[in-house]
Amino acid sequence: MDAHVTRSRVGGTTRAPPSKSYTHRAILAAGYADGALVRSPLDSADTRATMRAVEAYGGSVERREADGSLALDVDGFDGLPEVPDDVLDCANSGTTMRLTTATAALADGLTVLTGDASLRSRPQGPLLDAVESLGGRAESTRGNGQAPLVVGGPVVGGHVEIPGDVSSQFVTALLMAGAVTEAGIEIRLETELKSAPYVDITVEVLDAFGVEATGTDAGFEVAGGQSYGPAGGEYAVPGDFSSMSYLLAAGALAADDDAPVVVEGAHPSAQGDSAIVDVLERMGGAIDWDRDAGEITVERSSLSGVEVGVADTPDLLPTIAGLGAAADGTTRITDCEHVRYKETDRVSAMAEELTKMGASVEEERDELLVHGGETDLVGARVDGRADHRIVMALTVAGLVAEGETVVEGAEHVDVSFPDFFQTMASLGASVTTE
Ligand SMILES: O=C(O)C1=C[C@@H](OP(=O)(O)O)[C@@H](O)[C@H](O)C1
Ligand SMILES: C=C(OP(=O)(O)O)C(=O)O
Repeated sequence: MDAHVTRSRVGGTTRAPPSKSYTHRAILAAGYADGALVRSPLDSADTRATMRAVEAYGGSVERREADGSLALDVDGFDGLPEVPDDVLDCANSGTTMRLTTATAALADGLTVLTGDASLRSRPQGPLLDAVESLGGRAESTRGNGQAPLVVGGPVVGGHVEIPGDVSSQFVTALLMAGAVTEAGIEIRLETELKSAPYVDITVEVLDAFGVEATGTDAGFEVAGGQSYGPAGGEYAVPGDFSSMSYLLAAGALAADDDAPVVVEGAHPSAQGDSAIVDVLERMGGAIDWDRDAGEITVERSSLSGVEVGVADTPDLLPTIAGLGAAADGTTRITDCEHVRYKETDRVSAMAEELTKMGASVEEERDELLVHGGETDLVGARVDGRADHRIVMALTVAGLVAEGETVVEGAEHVDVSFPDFFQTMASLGASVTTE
């Protein structure tokens, strides 16, 4: 499916979708418990993969309505996952694969985990090594550290050493599973932790489910023998700042003079991607975040290039690169090597696709420079690389390009923001899909 975007003015009030990261964790935590009600979950292709995983391990997930909103009534497997009766397809979801690979290490048998072509090209090796060091079995069928995976246990816990600069999801996976092992898991990081705020999200969700995990001088640890159980038997998911970033960028670039963009559901949490507010402010954006109300208001303004490190906010790279292409001056995005291990290599994807739109970019291994303002962006046919974040960032860039921009692979927004195009159209964007 293609998205057709032309220069637009946007404005009005909308609501951020629920957080994908929090939703994954809440569903799996409920699975590790004897159950829980997950309120306002994100219902997307990625989170449905985690729902399937919890069911494959012996739980159940029923959709229901609670106070007018979707809720998931999860029956858990109480820390004792069954061996799935079929291959576990994690589709496009790296979070599902990493987190439930550790779940498989708790089961008394073997689980086969696979995913789509993109997910089968992403790194799993350090987590496989960690499971094996705990006494479990964890193999890549092709011997290349990538899925399909064969993983088995049960492990009782122990000490593991793991790199921190490939995926923080390896740490999240081990902490969540370690809580229900006999001995717990102690993690020593061999390299600096990238995407660190995502482990903060994990610790926050575990705390809400009555499980304690802590940072140490060397990494993280979680005691064993803990029981998951949320206060009141339920957990409410906050709004997603990674998804919000596209709406805020659209407002900063293209808000109508008479109608700013207002995004609701923006309550503070452990999400590192709330840094998009600071980035827009530093670029000269007119943005106000009422934290108490959970509302962010953004007006159109002239933006200037900025230097920003994305070590902790990898998912913001596409948004920031698109903003930089429309801003005056150079935007320098640093610490971005790990952003190459996502659904696609997002550093090269944004460099190449923005170049098609007339941007001037320079790509290094660990940084991306976008020289904006030299010429206006021009509409072009661009490849969304089957990556939801590339699709959404290029769509936003198309709002200020001369002529029509056609973004290929628009259907992939279903991974994290299924209503993205409807939301953009409701704000007045000239965008259609076919
Ligand atoms: O734990 C999570 O929910 C996520 C962690 C990040 O991945 P890495 O830790 O692999 O950088 C991020 O890119 C992804 O969108 C979601
Ligand atoms: C990389 C992402 O998610 P995952 O790692 O779960 O595929 C993402 O949402 O940008």
